[in-house]
This record gives sequence, C-alpha cells and structure tokens, in this order.
Amino acid sequence: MNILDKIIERKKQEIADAKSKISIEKLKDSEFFGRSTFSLRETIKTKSGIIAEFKRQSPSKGIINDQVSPLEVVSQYEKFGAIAVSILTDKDFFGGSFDDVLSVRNHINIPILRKDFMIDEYQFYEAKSIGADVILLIASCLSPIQVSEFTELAHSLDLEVLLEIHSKDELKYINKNVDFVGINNRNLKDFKVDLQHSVDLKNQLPNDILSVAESGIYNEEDFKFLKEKGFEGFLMGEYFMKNENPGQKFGEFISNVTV
Ligand SMILES: O=P(O)(O)OC[C@@H](O)[C@@H](O)c1c[nH]c2ccccc12
Repeated sequence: MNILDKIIERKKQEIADAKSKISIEKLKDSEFFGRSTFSLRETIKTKSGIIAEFKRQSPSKGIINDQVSPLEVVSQYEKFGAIAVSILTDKDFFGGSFDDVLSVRNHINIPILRKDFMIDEYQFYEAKSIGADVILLIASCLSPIQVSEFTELAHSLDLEVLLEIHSKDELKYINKNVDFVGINNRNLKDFKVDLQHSVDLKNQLPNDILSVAESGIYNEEDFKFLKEKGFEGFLMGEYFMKNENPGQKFGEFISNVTV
C-alpha cells in the first residue's frame, strides 16, 4: 500500500471518530462559522505571491521543525508579505492540529489554507468552524464528480478551492468553478520532485485558470524558473520550516526574488 492510501485509510477512521463526537450542527456554533472569509482569489488576480506553509513534519522528511509555534511563524510570514498561509491540520502524518489554525486565526489578516486530505463533506464544516478561508482538494484522492460536488459545498460555505493535480490524467478534474489549480511538483506516491514535469502540465491548463506551483521549491533559482513559466502562486513550506526561525528565512527569501 502506498503512503497516500495509508493516509486516506487513517483519515476515514479519523472522520468517523470526529463525527461521533461532534455533529455538524455543533460545528456551526463555532465563533468562526459565520465570519466572512479572506479571499485569496481576489489577491492573486492582481498580484502573484507566495503561500507560506507551517509544517512540523511530513512522511517524506520526518520531523522538519517541532520547536516553533504556528503563531510566531505565520505572523512573520504575514509581516514579510505572504499572500496566504497554509497550515497542515493532519495529525498522524504531518503533526498538525486544528489548534494550529485556531491559535492564529484572530491574529492574522490574510487567508488561511487548511491543508488536509479532504474526502468527506464533514471536513468542510470543520474547516469553516476553525476559521479557514481556502481548502485543498487533491485529485488523486477523489473522483471528478467529488471535486465538483465538494467545490460547490466549499463555495456555499464561502471557502475557496485549490485543486491539486500532478499528472496529465488529472486534467479532467478541472472544472470552471475551482478557484485555483495547484500543480504539485512532488509525486505524493514516491515523493519525487520534478519542476519541468509541472511546467509541461501547466502548459496544458485552460488559459484563464489561476495556477499555483506547489512543493519542492528549494532555492531562488527554482522559484525564478517557475515564476518565468507563468505560475501566479507558489506554495512553499519545508525551505522555510527547516530553519530555526522560519519567518525570518521567509523574509530573507522574499527580499531576494521578484514575486
Ligand atoms: O514543503 P514543500 O516541499 O515546500 O511543500 C509544501 C506543500 O506544497 C506540500 O506540503 C504539499 C503539497 N500538497 C500536499 C498535499 C498534502 C500534504 C502536503 C502537501
């Protein structure tokens, strides 16, 4: 069984447990449920930029950084000009939690992407209840019909949708309602990173779609290469997180590239 299958199997269990503890009606009582969200789409339409990620660990890298708090990191991401932050909420494989989002929501004024493996409607209500603005749909975990139904549900909750694809076969998941298409430079099944593969795929996207280059951007050259190819957004985590002070590292990086 590949790692993605393992994650999904575990996720199903986790969702079943969560549902038995907290009903959707209860999630709707959250102080964040009725808030109006920040739009990443509006920002990215007028300026490209970096979505900076808070990630403690990953299945491919093990522990990346478990010494820093989400608040200290994402506050600096915002201060130095991230257009949004991404926060992993998967616990077992990425060391994240809902608290990581909850603890920063009232302290930053840019969109938060709840980064998780979305496979059930329940998770969209969860995302809304913790104060997320954007959710990720990973094509390789879903069917095209699920992508279109989940997109509708997300929009009804005022959440924007980043659809992640990795291969040519997944182009069929794109529908005109998704807000952005992310091309993952990393293959989630074997963790290989290939930037050229992403550029080739980008060239096959519909013209009017906003695109985000995701993962494996490890230096300024990688960034410039992808920027030149026309991506509007850049999702970066490990490169910042592996430092003692990820926010500071982000600040240095962004001052050395043209976003
Ligand atoms: O840390 P990196 O290589 O900069 O990657 C960030 C982000 O793209 C990556 O965490 C990611 C992209 N898609 C995902 C899906 C699930 C979990 C994680 C991810």
